[in-house]
Amino acid sequence: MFLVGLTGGIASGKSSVLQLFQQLGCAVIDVDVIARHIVQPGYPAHRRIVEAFGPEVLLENGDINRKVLGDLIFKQPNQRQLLNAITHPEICKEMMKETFKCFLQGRRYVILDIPLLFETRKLLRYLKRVIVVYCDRDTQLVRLMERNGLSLKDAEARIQAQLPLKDKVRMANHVLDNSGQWSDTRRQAILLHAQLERSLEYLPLRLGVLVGLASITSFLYLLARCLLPSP
Ligand SMILES: Nc1ncnc2c1ncn2[C@@H]1O[C@H](COP(=O)(O)OP(=O)(O)OP(=O)(O)O)[C@@H](O)[C@H]1O
Repeated sequence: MFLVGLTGGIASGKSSVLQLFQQLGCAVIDVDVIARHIVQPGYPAHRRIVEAFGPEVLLENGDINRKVLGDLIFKQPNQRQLLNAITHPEICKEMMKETFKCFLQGRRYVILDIPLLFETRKLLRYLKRVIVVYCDRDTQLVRLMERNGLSLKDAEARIQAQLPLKDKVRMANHVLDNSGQWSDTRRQAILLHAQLERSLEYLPLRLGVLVGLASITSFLYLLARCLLPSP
C-alpha cells in the first residue's frame, strides 16, 4: 500500500474531490473528519482546549464552537500554535489507526486529505504522491464567499493566509484543475484513480510485511523444533 496526499487551497474543492474518490471505491482518510472527532466532549483534546481557551469556546451542548475558535486563532497566530500542539498528536494517532485498517483491507493506495500539507510539511515524507486540487483565484474567491458568506476582503485575507496555490501546484505530482465544470473535474479524477490503481508502488510494503511474517513463522517453527522433545 502507498499513501497519497490530497491538498489544495481554501475552497479549491478538496472535500468535493475526496468524496468523488470515495464514490470511485477508493480508501480515503479525511483529516477534517478526524479533527472534528477528536475534539468531541469526553476526548482528551476537548478537555485541553477548554483549559487553554476557556469555556467561551463551547456551545451550549458542550461541543466546541468551531466558528469562535476559528476566528480566535485566525486573529492570534500564537493561539493557533497552541491549538495545533493540542490537536495534532491526537489527529496523528487516529490517522495511523485508519491507515493500518486500510492496509489490513489490502488496499493498494489510500488518499489522505491534508489541507495544510505544504504549510506544515510534517506528513510529506510519508507520502508517495501528492495531488493538488487547483482552481483559479477568481473562482476560488467566488466559491469561498458563497460557501462561507464572507465579504471580498475577508475571503481575500483567508486565501492570503495560505501558501499561494500556484506554488502548491509546482510541488505536486498530480494536479486536478477544478476551475471549471464539475463534470470536467470528475473526468480528471477517474483517469487519475485508474493510474494510481495500476501503479506497482503498493508492492514494496506488501512484500516487506509478507517477508517479515514468513521470517517470524520460520523462526518460531525452528524454535519449537529445538525446544520440544523429538518423538
Ligand atoms: N467544480 C465545481 N463547480 C462549482 N462549484 C464547486 C466545484 N467544486 C467545488 N465547488 C463548490 O465550492 C465550494 C468549496 O468546495 P470544497 O468545500 O470541496 O472545497 P475545500 O477545498 O474542501 O474547502 P476547505 O479547505 O475550505 O474546506 C463548495 O461550496 C463546493 O460545492
